[in-house]
Amino acid sequence: MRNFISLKDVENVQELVNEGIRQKKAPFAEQALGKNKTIGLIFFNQSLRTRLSTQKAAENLGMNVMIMNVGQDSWQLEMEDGVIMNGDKAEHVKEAAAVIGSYCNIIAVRAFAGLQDRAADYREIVMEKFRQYAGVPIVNLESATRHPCQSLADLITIEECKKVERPKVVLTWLPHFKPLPQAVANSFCEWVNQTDYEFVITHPQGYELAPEFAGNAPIIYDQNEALKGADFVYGKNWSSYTSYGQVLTQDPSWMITQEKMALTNNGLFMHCLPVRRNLKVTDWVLDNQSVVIQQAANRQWSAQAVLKHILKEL
Ligand SMILES: NCCC[C@H](NC(=O)CCC(=O)O)C(=O)O
Ligand SMILES: NC(=O)OP(=O)(O)O
Repeated sequence: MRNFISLKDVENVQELVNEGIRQKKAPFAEQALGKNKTIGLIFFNQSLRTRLSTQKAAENLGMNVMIMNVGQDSWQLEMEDGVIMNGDKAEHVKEAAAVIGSYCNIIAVRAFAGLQDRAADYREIVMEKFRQYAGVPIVNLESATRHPCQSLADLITIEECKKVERPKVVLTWLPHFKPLPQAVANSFCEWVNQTDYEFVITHPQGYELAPEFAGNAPIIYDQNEALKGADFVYGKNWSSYTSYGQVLTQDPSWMITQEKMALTNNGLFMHCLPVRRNLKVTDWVLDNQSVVIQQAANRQWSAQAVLKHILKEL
């Protein structure tokens, strides 16, 4: 594997899931693979899990790790070509990516959607500029439209927890007062659509995801109906794709509660975290019927599977 920017970079999803499960059983088995190799973790946005789990995964594989928060530790970066750089951005990504690439064997980048300009966000400008100018493999740590490291950890978690061969997985929109990106939901759809799970999406009208991500998964606008018989309830808030970046409703009746989980097949609640308790999901659900900590723990093994595949081809 050269890059891990989207699912398109992955030859075999099931093999990557299996690799993650193997890494979990023997985390230090391949320390020689990353010896004298350096990864740069470049953050345009905040993080807890992604930052720590990717560092841990790289160190387990014997790599050296450098971390930089763009705009706080470094200069702010200009992404547009041909502009007169007389504003607050002192450095162009052309130089920055090439320079970081000269210090690193792999660069991993987090850059969320701006949620102002849909066409710009869905062109994945930051990932594409790094891919173009860095000269080394790029790993996506959550971009404008995708979060593949998260989706891989989610599939590992479902494989570990499923009680039936073909579980029913429901992606449900949750209420939030802030406009959040579609990346986690998009990516989850994209990855689950590669499996043979029964997959259903539920959200209020106006929250339809981009068709290239939702695929052929049925959309059920009645959340209670969608939750019936679910083995996994994957909760996430996202802002509208069609009315781009807008919060169209904060309807609290979409929060996941004990009563809603009672509609499921003793289902497990999943969320990528961070999660706001009693806004998106109640304390009871998180404390009694969720696998959010296991999911976050599996971020180590999803990152380790990805880095191993890239290191093997350096
Ligand atoms: N990486 C996991 C999710 C990151 C981000 N969530 C957030 O920004 C939540 C912030 C808040 O709740 O204030 C998102 O939805 O894409
Ligand atoms: N799930 C996830 O990516 O968490 P962080 O935003 O804390 O990295």
